[in-house]
Amino acid sequence: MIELDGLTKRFGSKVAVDRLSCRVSPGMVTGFLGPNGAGKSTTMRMMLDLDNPTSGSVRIDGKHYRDLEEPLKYIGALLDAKSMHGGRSAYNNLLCLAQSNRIPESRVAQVLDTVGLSAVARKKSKGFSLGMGQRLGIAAALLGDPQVLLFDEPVNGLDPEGIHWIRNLMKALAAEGRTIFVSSHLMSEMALTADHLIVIGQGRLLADTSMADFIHQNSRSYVRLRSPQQERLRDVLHEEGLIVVETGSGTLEIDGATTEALGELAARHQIVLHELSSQRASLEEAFMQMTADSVEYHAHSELGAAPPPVGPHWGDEWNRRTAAGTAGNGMPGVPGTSGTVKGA
Ligand SMILES: Nc1ncnc2c1ncn2[C@@H]1O[C@H](COP(=O)(O)OP(=O)(O)OP(=O)(O)O)[C@@H](O)[C@H]1O
Repeated sequence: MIELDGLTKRFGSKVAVDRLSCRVSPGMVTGFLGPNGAGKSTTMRMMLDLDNPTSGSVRIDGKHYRDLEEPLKYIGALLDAKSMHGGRSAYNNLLCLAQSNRIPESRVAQVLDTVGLSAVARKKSKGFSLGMGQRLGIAAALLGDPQVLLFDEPVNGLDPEGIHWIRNLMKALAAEGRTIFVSSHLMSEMALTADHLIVIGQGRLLADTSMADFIHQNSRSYVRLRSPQQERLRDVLHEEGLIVVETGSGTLEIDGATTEALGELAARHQIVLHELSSQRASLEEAFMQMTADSVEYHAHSELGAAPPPVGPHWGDEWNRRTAAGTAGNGMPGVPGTSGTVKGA
């Protein structure tokens, strides 16, 4: 269990982490999500006593890091996979760590086996690929057989096989009852790995919620209709008591009806349809909506610009609930971003 209580870090006038309070529970993977510069790495560094909090505290199983007698046996971390000594073999890198933490040498071969590096154990780590380097970093984190593990953006730059492996490893470690805390700036990645989500933006807590609740609240499904007789179609839909959202790009979006029912309704009224499709808003879009006000660096050129909003109202339910303070667990309000909903 990790407990953050009012955790704050300032670098001069910059508030990197702002009164963050939350718990990271054992037996599950908790995703730590936020856009670039949100304060994820700084938070993790404070968890490991690599940065001093300006105020507030972090406790690992009730203790401050500096009070843990043999910290590697409580908490392991993959922060920067390149922190290994390149001139040493994988085995010797881990052996040095083991010896300085009173961990038996037999554990070195075990963790190398767990991460699939036994065959290259005697090779110098400077020749390792990015994926092998990540595996070695994870072996180091596992060395003390800790109950708490932190992974900072572990899948960055990995190939699909490596990503798949890390996801499964984190899930397996959580299934053993360990506390797994993994940062990412990709919602789609977290949706595949995490059981629980902590979202931050500009150092502040935006959401603390189970993944299932986040998906339930944000993966809105709806039907998209396009017709050359749009006015007439809208009138018919209204007569049926359906809520219609006009997107501005000549399409209508309808919640709470199936493609079959809408197709038959249009046919009964002899309305021509050019599109009748079932849609689901992506979690990535919901995450971008939630953190839109706290993104530090916005692209301004056309090439690098953020994609246009896909609809006027995805994420509104999230923002409405957060503004009302009812979503998740102890979430502060997030400014609402409402779109125009015509004809609703
Ligand atoms: N040593 C430092 N000195 C000054 N500012 C810092 C320092 N470390 C971090 N910051 C600033 O604090 C903020 C949070 O940075 P941090 O690296 O924790 O964010 P992050 O969420 O991990 O970002 P990313 O996803 O890009 O790694 C950023 O604005 C960053 O520029």
